[in-house]
Amino acid sequence: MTDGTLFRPRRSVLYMPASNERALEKAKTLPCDALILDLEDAVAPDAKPAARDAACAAVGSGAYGRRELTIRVNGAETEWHADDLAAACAAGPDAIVVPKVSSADEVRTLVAAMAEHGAPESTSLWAMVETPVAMLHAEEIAAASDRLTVLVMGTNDLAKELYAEHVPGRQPLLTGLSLALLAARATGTAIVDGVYNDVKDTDGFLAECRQGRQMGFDGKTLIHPGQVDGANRAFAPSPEAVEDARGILQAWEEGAGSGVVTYRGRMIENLHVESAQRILTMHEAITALEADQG
Ligand SMILES: CC(C)(COP(=O)(O)OP(=O)(O)OC[C@H]1O[C@@H](n2cnc3c(N)ncnc32)[C@H](O)[C@@H]1OP(=O)(O)O)[C@@H](O)C(=O)NCCC(=O)NCCSC(=O)C[C@H](O)C(=O)O
Ligand SMILES: [Mg+2]
Repeated sequence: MTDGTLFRPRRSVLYMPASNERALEKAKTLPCDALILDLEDAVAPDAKPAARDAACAAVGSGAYGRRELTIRVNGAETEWHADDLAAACAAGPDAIVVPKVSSADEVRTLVAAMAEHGAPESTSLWAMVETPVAMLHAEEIAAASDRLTVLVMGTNDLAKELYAEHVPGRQPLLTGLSLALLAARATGTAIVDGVYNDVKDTDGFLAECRQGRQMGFDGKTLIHPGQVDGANRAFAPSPEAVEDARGILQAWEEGAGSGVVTYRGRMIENLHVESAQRILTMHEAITALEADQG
């Protein structure tokens, strides 16, 4: 038996401008695993103070049920950052998302500021990695603090900084995506993929979800409610994968003591058993989360 409570699904992580009242309301009913209440790119400069208040009120409302609730503050180089961070720490969301983190020192500074502002221990730091410098320092960023629990890919900013084009298959971004993934897995940090900008292009979106899942991402950041179901399906183990995992564990138990068994004609060693256990842990955590649709 595996323990699904140790695994937090982050298949679908939906951004919304914290200035958008309808979106804040709608999010209470959406089956996404996590929400990012945005104060950064999606909010116009003159709307930022009101968006900050709305995000903090949303966190305090307790109206978002099982969804992991986070606030994305403006970047450290901006005039809004200090006020955003202080307000977010006081509100105590599940995490504070910080854009354009490019070094381990920045992570340590943010963690110290969170402690100074009295952020509850339950509030983690999610670092957005979205610059060439961040890709080249991804491992030290991810390892800089235990409070940093998730790396968030910022593929729009990364493409902009690289002078790259958005193309199907994302070939120009693959080196950066892979470096960030290596850093996440090497340090035991979760990692979610970047957004797909064309909210009307379902086929393109689903193809990018499949690519992200195949590469190893835990989930995808989203910008529209219409993207939630596709991401939830893509980043969950399929029924076939769950059945296969159960079969592998059973074959392993039946062959107790031998270092290698076969299942459906395939060689099964300890490493396959660990992967099967991981799939079942994910499946149980998702089942538990979906049973609690609040
Ligand atoms: C992209 C949008 C501007 C489209 O908005 P709209 O035209 O209003 O969409 P719809 O009419 O289809 O909306 C239908 C209903 O759904 C609600 N809605 C829309 N989007 C969201 C959302 N993100 N979360 C929750 N609810 C949402 C609408 O209010 C409608 O509700 P109702 O009328 O009651 O039925 C819009 O989707 C949007 O603003 N998306 C989020 C944009 C955003 O947050 N961008 C910043 C994050 S992405 C980023 O920064 C990337 C990163 O940094 C990088 O570098 O890559
Ligand atoms: Mg960005």
